[in-house]
Order: sequence, then structure tokens, then C-alpha cells
Amino acid sequence: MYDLEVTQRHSMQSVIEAEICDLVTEFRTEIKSSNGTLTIRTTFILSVLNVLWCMIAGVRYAHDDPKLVKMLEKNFGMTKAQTFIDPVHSFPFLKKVFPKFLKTDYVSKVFEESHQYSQSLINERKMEGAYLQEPQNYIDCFLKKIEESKNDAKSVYTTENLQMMIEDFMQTGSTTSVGTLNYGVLFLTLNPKVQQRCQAEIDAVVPRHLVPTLDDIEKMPYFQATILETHRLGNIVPIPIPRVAPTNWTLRGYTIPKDTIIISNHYSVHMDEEYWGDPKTFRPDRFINDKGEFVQDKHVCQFGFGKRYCIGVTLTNSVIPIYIATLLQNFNFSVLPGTSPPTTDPELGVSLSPQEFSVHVTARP
Ligand code: HEM
Repeated sequence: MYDLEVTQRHSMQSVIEAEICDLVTEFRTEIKSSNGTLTIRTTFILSVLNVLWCMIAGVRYAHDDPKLVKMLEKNFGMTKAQTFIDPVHSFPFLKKVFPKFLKTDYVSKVFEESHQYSQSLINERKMEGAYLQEPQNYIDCFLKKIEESKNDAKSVYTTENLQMMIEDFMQTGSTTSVGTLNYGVLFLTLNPKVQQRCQAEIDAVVPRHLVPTLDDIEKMPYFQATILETHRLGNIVPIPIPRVAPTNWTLRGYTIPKDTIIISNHYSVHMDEEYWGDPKTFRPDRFINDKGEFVQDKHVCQFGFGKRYCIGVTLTNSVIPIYIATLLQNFNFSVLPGTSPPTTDPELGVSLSPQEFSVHVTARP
């Protein structure tokens, strides 16, 4: 997956470009009819899913395609219906006792629908047949591997695993990216000086009629710092996927027995007062050195660590900066006149997103 993404960096840029251009057109239409008010919650989700789908299945839907809209609503609902800290994980019998309260029936139904949908996508690619000669996307590459390893009983390349991967991408990929984009718009709205400084930097590097590329963004230190600060303070995945210790091991004098479930706490790293000084403040300058250069900081660990860190990192590091830079090229965001600034408190779920909020948006001259 990491390799697929890297080698397809160019084609990924063109899919992202097509999507963000459509989104800018949609924003322009919407703010004309709403007198500049834009409500942000699911605003980015269809667009982000389309980018994901192009990579996974080679399909780009119209935003009003009923198939896409339905799947995405279910997907969103499933994410919000689940949490990692769930009593059912320790006491599975509770599912039978309180199915309505614990939403277990609903979650099973959503999972079942996702399963059917991923199977239909796989069938489509199989019938198309190109995967054997010229695999075009993630599903094709996986199908080819299934074919090549069909005589290996221990192979991980199975149709069931492919289904699970597609469902993982659908759920984790879309909600995390959307949560980050929502926080991006919110933090820029609440911090007009940061917004203006980013716009000045973007304008100095990219002509207005062009969508910024990743090469352009590498020339924008303050904007890069703003994206990293969005990841830090947004805390989209405060408590990531639980892991299991494969062997007995020792860490800083503590013995961790084999099979222990380990849950890290990214929130406490991102909000550590001792390290950051003012962790609750949105301050991109913390990632700018004396020479005005952008400096990465390993204390921002939004994608996790080690061998099993987020598989969508390359995609996310393309989508988020290109989307936000293009929006800043085209629009100004501010708090709705006569209202209090929206809260930055999250809506809870497996991954976080700001609560629905409205902003005042004007097209830049
Ligand atoms: C802002 C966006 C994202 C954030 C903050 C994020 C965060 C994370 C984190 C913290 C983990 C756990 C890593 C660990 O255990 O050390 C993870 C795993 C994962 N992410 Fe993401 N993610 C994002 C976007 C995506 C996207 C776009 C995709 C799909 C293309 C994706 C797919 C996955 C998958 C499949 C895993 C499990 C990897 C494994 O277990 O080996 N994520 N992500």
C-alpha cells in the first residue's frame, strides 16, 4: 500500500485536483445561495471518499450518486456508533442483554451492508479481468496476489482479507481525513492571522489559477507548520488501535508479558504541557526554527509509530495540505457576524471531528 501510493503520486495529484476543483465550485454555489454561510460537518466526505475510491477501486462517483451517498451515511453512522472503550469488549454477553442501548444490532447491520458492498466491488474488478495483466488499483493488485498464491494455504492474500481491507479503508480513511479537514477550517477561522499568513505564503508560490502541488507545498514552511499544528491540536485519533505484545519484553524497567493489550495515548503526547508549554493554543510557529524553516517534531504522532503505523499516511499527507491550500487560495473564512466563535470540542467517536459548526465564507477577489 505504501509503495502503491508513492509510485502513484502523480496520478493521485490529478484525482485530488479534480475533486478539490469540484468542491471549490460547490462552495461558490453554496455561499451565493446562503449569503456566505457554510455549515461544516459532512462537507468533505463525498469528495474524500472519491479520492479513496479512485485509489482502491479506480471509481470516481458523481457526488449525488445514491450508491456513494448511502454507503457513506452508513459508514459515518458506524464510526460514531463505536468506541474503543466499549464494555462489550470485556463483557460480550452485554450485547444480548442491551442490544438497543449498545447499538449492537445497528452496528452488525452496517457491517453486513459494507461487506456486501465490498464483495460487489471485488466482483466487478474480477469480471473486468484486467488484474491479471495490468493491475490498475489496490483491488486489482490484491486479486493478482490471490491468484499467484492460490496454492499456498497459509497465504494472507484471500478474498476475505481483501474485503476487510476495503472496509477498513472506507471507514478509517474517510472519517479521519474529514475530521482533520473540518478542524483545519475551524482552526483557520478562529485564527485569522494564521489564515492570512498562510494565504500570503500560498499566493507567493502558486498562481491563483493553479491547484497547489506537493512540490509547491514543500516551499511553504508556515503552511506546513499550520497543517502539523492542526494534526496536533485536532487529536483526531487520541487513542489509536489497541495492539498486543507478541512476546515478553521489557521497557524502561517494566516487564510487559506476552499477549498484553497495549493502548497508547496520543492525546497525552500532543497535549503535554511540559513539552509544549501552551498545548491548548493553536500556534504553528512552534514548528518554525530561527531560520524560518519548517521543522518536523516526532512528538506529533497522529499516524502512530513503528511497523504498524497508519497505512494511509501518504494519501493523507497529500489530501489534507492540497485541499486546505486550495480552499485558502479561493476563500476567506471567518466567524459568522454577530455569533460566538464555534467550540473546538469534538464530537465523540472512534476518531474525532469538531461538532457541526457554521462559518462565514467569502470568495477571495
Ligand atoms: C488524518 C488522517 C489519519 C489519521 C490521523 C490516522 C491515524 C491512524 C493511527 C493513529 C493508526 C494506528 C497506528 C498505530 O497503531 O501505531 C492508523 C492505522 C491505520 N490507518 Fe490511519 N489515519 C489517517 C488516515 C488514514 C487513511 C486515509 C487510511 C486509508 C487509506 C487509513 C488507514 C489505516 C489503516 C488500514 C490502519 C491500520 C494499519 C495496521 O494495523 O497495520 N488511515 N491510522
